[in-house]
Amino acid sequence: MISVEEALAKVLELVGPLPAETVPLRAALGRVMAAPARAGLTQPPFSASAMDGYWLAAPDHRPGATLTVVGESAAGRSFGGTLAAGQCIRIFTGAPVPADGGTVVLQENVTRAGDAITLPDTLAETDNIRPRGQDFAEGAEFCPARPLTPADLGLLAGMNVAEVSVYRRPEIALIATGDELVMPGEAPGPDQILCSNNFVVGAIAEAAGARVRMLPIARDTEDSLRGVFALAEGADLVVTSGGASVGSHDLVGQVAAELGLERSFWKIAMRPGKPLMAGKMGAAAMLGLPGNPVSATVCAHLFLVPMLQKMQGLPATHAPRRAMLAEDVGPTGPRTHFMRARLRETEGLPEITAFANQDSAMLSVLAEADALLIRPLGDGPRKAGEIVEYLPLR
Ligand SMILES: Nc1nc2c(c(=O)[nH]1)N[C@H]1C(S)=C(S)[C@@H](COP(=O)(O)OP(=O)(O)OC[C@H]3O[C@@H](n4cnc5c(N)ncnc54)[C@H](O)[C@@H]3O)O[C@H]1N2
Ligand code: MOO
Repeated sequence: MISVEEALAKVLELVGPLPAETVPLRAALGRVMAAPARAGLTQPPFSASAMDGYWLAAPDHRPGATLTVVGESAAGRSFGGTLAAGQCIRIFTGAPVPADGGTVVLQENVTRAGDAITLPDTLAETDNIRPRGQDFAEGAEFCPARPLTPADLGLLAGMNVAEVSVYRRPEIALIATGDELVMPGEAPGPDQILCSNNFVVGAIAEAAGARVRMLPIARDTEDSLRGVFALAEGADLVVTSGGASVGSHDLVGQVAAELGLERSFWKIAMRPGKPLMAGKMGAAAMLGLPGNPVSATVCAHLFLVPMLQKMQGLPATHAPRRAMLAEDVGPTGPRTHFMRARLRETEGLPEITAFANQDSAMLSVLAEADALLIRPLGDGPRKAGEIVEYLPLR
C-alpha cells in the first residue's frame, strides 16, 4: 500500500490545468483567473474629496478664517473655475478637488452665514482628500492565485474589466454503485439504504469549483456499470463510489479495466479510505472512492479537492493546521488515521477532540465533525495537551 503523500502525488499526475475561457464579470465569482486583467484607468482618476464640506487652498487654511463660497464641486460635476485668495467652494464626497495642495474642512466643523463660512479655532490635521491613483494605476495587473471573491469582482469592476479569462470548470461525472442503494425520496426496500455519497462528494466538488453530472446509480452487474460509465463520456474526471474493495460484488475496478482504465494505484495506507483507486480512462481521470460514506468523504477532501484545484490552475496541497489535544488518544495502526474530530476555539491554539465512534459508516458523526485529526501511521498514544495536526472540514 502506498502512503497518502504518494497517492496525492499520483492523483495529481492524472490531471492538468484545463483550458481558459472568457466569462462576464457577473459569472466570475469563485472562478480562477487564467490571465491577468489590466486596469483601464487610474483610480481615483482625480484627487477627490473624502467628505462633504468645503475645499479651500492651503494659504486660507487658518484657524478662525472667514471665506466666501463661490462655487460647488459634486461627484460627477467638478467646479470649472479658479479661486482667488479668501475664496472656497462647497464640495461633496467623491467630487474632484479644484487644485493640488488644498484641504477639505467638514461642513459640521464650519459656521455658515449666507455665502460666508468661518473655520473653527482648532483645525483638523487631515486634508480629507483621496489622492489621484491611491487605489491603482492604469495598466496595473490583477491575477490572484485563488478563486475570485466578491471583493475581487468589485476591484475588477473598478478597473473597468467587464470580462475575465478563467480556467474552465472541471466537469465531473459521479457514479454511485450498489444494489443496496436508492436515491433520497425513494422508498428503500428492506435490504436497502440511501445513496448519500453522491450528495456529500458532489457538494465537496461543487464547492471546489467543479460542475457535477450526477449519473444514475449503477447496479452490481457488469452491464449496469458499463451502461453508466458510458454516460460519463466527455467528463474530465469520473468519480465512482463503492465497489472498490475485495468483495465479489466489487466490480468497479474490473469493469473500468475492461473499458481501458490505466490504473495508477489501488489501496493506500489510510484510514478510512484504504481501497481508493485512481487512474486514467482515455482523456479522463478516474477516482474510485470507497463505498463507506466517511471513507468516500475523507478521500474526496484529501484527493478530489486537490485534483480540482490543479485543474483550475491553483496550487494543490493539503494545509494541515495545529491544535492541542483535549483528550488522550490511543496509538494508530499501519495506516495514517484521519479521525473525525471537533474543534473548540481558545485564546491560543484550538483544542481538538476525536469522536469516540470512528466507524466509517457514521453519517451523523461526520456531519458533526469540523476537523480531521491527522494521526500518522505507527504513532504512539498521545496525551491531552500535546500538539497535533488537523485538516479543517468547514
Ligand atoms: N475483507 C475485506 N473487506 C473489506 C475491506 C478489506 O480490506 N477486506 N476493506 C473495507 C474498507 S476499508 C472499506 S472502506 C470498504 C469499502 O468497500 P467498497 O468500496 O467496495 O464499498 P461497498 O462494499 O460497495 O460499500 C461499503 C459500504 O458503503 C455503503 N455505500 C456504498 N455506496 C454508498 C453510497 N453511494 N451512499 C451511501 N452508502 C454507500 C455500502 O452500502 C456499504 O455499507 O470495504 C471494507 N471491506
Ligand atoms: O476506508 Mo475503510 O473505512 O478504511 O473502512
